[in-house]
Amino acid sequence: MGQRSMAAARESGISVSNLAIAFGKMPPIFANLDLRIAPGEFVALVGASGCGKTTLMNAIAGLVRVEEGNIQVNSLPPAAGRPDIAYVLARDALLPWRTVRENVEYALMLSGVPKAEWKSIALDYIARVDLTAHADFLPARLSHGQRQRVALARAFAVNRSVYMLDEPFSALDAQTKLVLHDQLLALWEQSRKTVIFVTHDIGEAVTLADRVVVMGTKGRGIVDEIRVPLPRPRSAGDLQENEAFHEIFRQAWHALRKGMS
Ligand SMILES: Nc1ncnc2c1ncn2[C@@H]1O[C@H](COP(=O)(O)OP(=O)(O)OP(=O)(O)O)[C@@H](O)[C@H]1O
Repeated sequence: MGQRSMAAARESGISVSNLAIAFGKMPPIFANLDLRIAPGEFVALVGASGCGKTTLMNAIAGLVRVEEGNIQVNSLPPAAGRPDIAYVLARDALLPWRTVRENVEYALMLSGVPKAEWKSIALDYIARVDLTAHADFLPARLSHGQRQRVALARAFAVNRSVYMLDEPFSALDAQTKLVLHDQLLALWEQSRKTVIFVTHDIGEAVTLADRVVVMGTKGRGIVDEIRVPLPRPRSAGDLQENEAFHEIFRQAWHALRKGMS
C-alpha cells in the first residue's frame, strides 16, 4: 500500500487529553488541555500572543515532548515527519532552485507518488491556485502571496490526512488574504481533510473553519469554542457582507477578549 492510501486508511482525527506542557522550571504554558478534532473537521485555533497555540501545534506534530497527558493523531502518538501530516507555515519553505512545478513534483516524489503521475498532479494543483502561467517560474520571481499559493498547492497535492497550518497568511494584505481564503476553501471543500489552523485573524478563522477554538492567557489553555454553521461552499468575499458571518465573528471576538482578560 502506498503512502497515499496508507494515510487514508486510518483516519481518526486528532485527540488531545489532559495535556500539560511546561518548559524547564517555568509554570506550565497550559494544563488539563482537552481537544478533539474529528476526521475531516476544520478547526481554527485563536488566542492572544504567547497563550500556547504554536506549542500545542508543535506537541501535536511531535516537535515538543509530552510528559503529561496524551495525544493521538490518526490513533498514533505524535512523531516528527509522519507521512500522514502536512504543514504550511507563515514562511513558505519552497526550494528556491526549483520552479513552481518542480517544487510540487518534488513533494510528490517524497510522498512516493509514481513519477508518471507527477506532472499531471502538479499542474492540476497549480491550476487550482490559479498559477498555471507561473508554473515554470522560480520562487524568487513570485510575490509572497503567490509563494503561499504554491505552498498550499504542494500541501494538498500530496494528499495527506491531517493538515497543520500555522499562520500561513499572516504576512499578507487583506485583499490577497481573501483570494487565498477562497483557494484554501476550495481545496479543503473538495478533499475534507482534518485541519488545525492557527491564526490571529478572527475573520479568517470564521471564514474558513467549522469551529473556532479559543485559547486564553495565563496558562488557562482552551477557554471557549464557537461553532461556525455557515453553509459551504463558502465565498470569502460574499461572507464580508453576510449577517450570520458578522454575528459569529462578534461571538468569537467576545470569547477572544474574555480569554485575554
Ligand atoms: N522552546 C521553548 N522554551 C521555552 N519557552 C518556550 C518555548 N517555546 C515556547 N515557549 C514559551 O511558551 C509560551 C507560548 O508560546 P507559543 O509560541 O506557543 O505562543 P503562541 O500562542 O503561538 O504565540 P504567538 O501568537 O505570538 O505566535 C511563550 O511564553 C513562549 O515564550
